[in-house]
Amino acid sequence: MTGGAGRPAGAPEAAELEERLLPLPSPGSGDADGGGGGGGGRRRGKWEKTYLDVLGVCCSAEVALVERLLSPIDGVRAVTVVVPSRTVIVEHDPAAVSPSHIVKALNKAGLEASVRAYGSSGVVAGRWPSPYVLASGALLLASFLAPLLPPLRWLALAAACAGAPPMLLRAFAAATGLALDINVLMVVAVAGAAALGDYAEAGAIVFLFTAAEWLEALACAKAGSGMSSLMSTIPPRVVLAATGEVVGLRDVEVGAVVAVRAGEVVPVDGVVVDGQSEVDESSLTGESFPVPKQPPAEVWAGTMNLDGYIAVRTTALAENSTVARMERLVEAAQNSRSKTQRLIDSCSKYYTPAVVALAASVALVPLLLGAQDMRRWFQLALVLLVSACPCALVLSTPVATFCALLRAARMGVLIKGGDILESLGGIRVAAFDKTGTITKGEFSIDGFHVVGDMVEMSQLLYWVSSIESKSSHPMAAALVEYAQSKSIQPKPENVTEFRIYPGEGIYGEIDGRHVYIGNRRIMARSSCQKGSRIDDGVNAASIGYVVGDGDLVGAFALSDDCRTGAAEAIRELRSMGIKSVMLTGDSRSAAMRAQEQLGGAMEELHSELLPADKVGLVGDLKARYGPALMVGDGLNDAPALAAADVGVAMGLSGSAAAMETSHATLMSSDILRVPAAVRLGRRACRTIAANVAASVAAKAAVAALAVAWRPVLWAAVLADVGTCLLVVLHSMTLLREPGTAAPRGGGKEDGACRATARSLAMRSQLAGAPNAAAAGARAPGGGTGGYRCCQKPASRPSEQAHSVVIDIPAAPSAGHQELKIPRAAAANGNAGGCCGGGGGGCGAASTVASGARAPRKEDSGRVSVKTACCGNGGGARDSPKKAGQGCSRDARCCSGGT
Ligand SMILES: Nc1ncnc2c1ncn2[C@@H]1O[C@H](COP(=O)(O)OP(=O)(O)OP(=O)(O)O)[C@@H](O)[C@H]1O
Ligand SMILES: [Zn+2]
Repeated sequence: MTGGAGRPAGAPEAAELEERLLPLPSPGSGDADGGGGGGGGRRRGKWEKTYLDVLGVCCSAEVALVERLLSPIDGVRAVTVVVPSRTVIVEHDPAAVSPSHIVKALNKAGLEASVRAYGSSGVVAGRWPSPYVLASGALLLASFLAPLLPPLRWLALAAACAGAPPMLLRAFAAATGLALDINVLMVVAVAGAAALGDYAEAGAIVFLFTAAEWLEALACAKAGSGMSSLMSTIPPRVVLAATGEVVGLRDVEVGAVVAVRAGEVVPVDGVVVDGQSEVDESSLTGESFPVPKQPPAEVWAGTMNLDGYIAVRTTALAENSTVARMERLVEAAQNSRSKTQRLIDSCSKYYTPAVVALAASVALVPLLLGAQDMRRWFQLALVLLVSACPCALVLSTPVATFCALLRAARMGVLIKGGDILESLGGIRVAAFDKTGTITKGEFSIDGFHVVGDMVEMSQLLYWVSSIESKSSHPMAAALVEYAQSKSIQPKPENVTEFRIYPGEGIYGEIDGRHVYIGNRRIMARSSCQKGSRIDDGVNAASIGYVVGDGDLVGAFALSDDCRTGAAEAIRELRSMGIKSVMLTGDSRSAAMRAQEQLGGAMEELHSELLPADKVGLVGDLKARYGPALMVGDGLNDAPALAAADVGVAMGLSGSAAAMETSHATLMSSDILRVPAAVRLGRRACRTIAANVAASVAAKAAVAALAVAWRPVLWAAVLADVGTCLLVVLHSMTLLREPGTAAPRGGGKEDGACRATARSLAMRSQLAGAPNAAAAGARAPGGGTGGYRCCQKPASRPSEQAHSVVIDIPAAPSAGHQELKIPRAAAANGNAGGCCGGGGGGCGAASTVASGARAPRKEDSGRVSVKTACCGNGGGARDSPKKAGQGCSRDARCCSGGT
């Protein structure tokens, strides 16, 4: 549906488009701050993008026309036509050609173009039909009185003439370029009908065609309005906090502090440095609850400051803000063509000429043979001609894709194109990274110990915190905070050398000492041979080691909790027949612990993986089950994300690289969007299939009617424009939430509980300090207490009297570990897992303890746990006695099953 200027009609692919679109600014005719003039001294050179609403773009036939009209103009570099939203994006040199010049060029061909105003929301189709449609309709209606007053039949011809001008203009423009588009076909049909004396038919064709076009434009406008609403709300000017000076958005440098008052849209990505407020982030995350913000919370351009003053220090240029990147990706996605679409487009290229040739022979061959009933043959030829437009078929895919992508973006899932959407619909297995995806990535320190007597605790903490300050791993933040809570200040400036070993840990040189921090693998790397055992009174999951100058000098234990909704997301996937698998770089025991919190929902666990192992396993999953989805958060997941059929990157604050390289991005940390996206993908595939079937059936029906009874021209036109309209309207049902899937057997309360839990989780996550949940910050009854619903009880496991043995191995384990969970343990987890999170109340702690030691390797094959925690009423339901232990209460809350 798109093409670059001077390119053959075959469109550029998504990647190329993206690249073309990337270095460019926001929508709206070029400049918000400079009026589109000269372009002197602009950072981005002379090229600018102008967005045009072009009502005359009906189907892909007009794409070529638009390109032919614009590409010869001097100063136009690229033309992109987004058919579903009737948008034309022109990249041009404003000094050489102005937007109004471009509009004129399009309007000469009757395409009804206008420049989209900065801040408007896409195609503005008139609420009322154009005068042409009205006049044509009125005249046609009057002509129906012809049986009473025969001269009135001429009014039908007048109706055809009255409605024809826009159609004629476009047909002329197309014909001069030797293109056969719908306008040309309709004009020939109208002329033919008039020549045969079928004035009523001629009038009906014109009226039906123009009226349907108007209706379609209305529908498209509704669909398209969501797309540009993302970016266009960002104000073109901002106020500098220090001076009160008003400057253009694009002149705001990184590090500048801008003032955002209540009711204003945050103009830039940045960090709150002053004030506090609640911010509505629904435009980005799809979560429609206000998020409290105070220093040093992150805020994003395009979100709405609801009720207070905040000063924001910019962390990215306006054109690199998350929302700008997101917009470019959405735009590129809409232009990328899916496999189905490419197939349809290439078929339709032959369809039109073939049918026109057939129509010509139906008219000419009988004429040459001197057939009797020539009128009937001519009528048949005209019916064929009208049917030669594959309009509905061509629209069947892109409009559905467009609506589905839009729906996804609104719920906070950025999907990069129709192909990805179709792949999502076919997913059979989902692989999840653990840290930061299944879990929150907010570690708390359960124990920190000096090993041996070579260093003191304060020195160990100083080493660890200073080196970890340079790492962005979630564990690093927790360790730094822990040291600070013990009054040790990290001094990253003393770290002279720093290295990251993916999947292992980090290395740093500090005060002349060589220090390695990480898991068991890092010990091998540091050639530390020492093995010992440490008893610890905690329910630890991840164990870390510190090696200084070749000696093991410290060990620590950290734990991390599952995200709200993680268990439910996995159960939802299972209910759709999709298997879930955990792929983690973390230890076996950490994987086990997460599995227990999930109530044994994962079918397979793979731990201690290096990034390359994850890639291999994704390939393996694909081979075993079929199309695979991979959900991950960080940079080290990027190869696995790329290897999956659909790679989903987590999180708004996730790395820009992950967002740009993944196939889809979750803009919020709500993991329930994963099954929602898969469901949307499936719905989109069904919608497309239905659209294709309907448009093919309509053509077949008309042909059958013509052959079996008689050629009815208006019926053919109605079938053509009617199915076009039908396809558009049907596709638009994708914009709605499907029958808002009620929680299984649960009813409203569960849904409400879940929603509150999720929103509270999000709040604390987005609002609080980056590592609010880490050491010490977990005030009972505070932020975390609020969403206890599917989470662990507020009391720390360390307060319980279960003992865990930390194994300090003599040698690192080779290769990755596939956990074979004993069924007993899995079942045990069901009783307590999700709601208890290892809390003693549900009797899961003992499982954790054994898990942490080293799960017994039993004969069970790959784990496939049938009953899920608070899910299908597993443990909680069939043991009412547990209610007294505070387990099933929580369980009922998040289940829906009890
Ligand atoms: N900065 C660090 N400090 C301490 N240990 C680290 C650090 N970075 C990595 N490690 C160790 O290496 C292991 C693997 O890290 P990696 O980033 O591959 O996976 P992960 O983030 O723990 O888990 P997942 O793969 O589920 O995201 C961690 O579990 C941790 O033990
Ligand atoms: Zn058409």
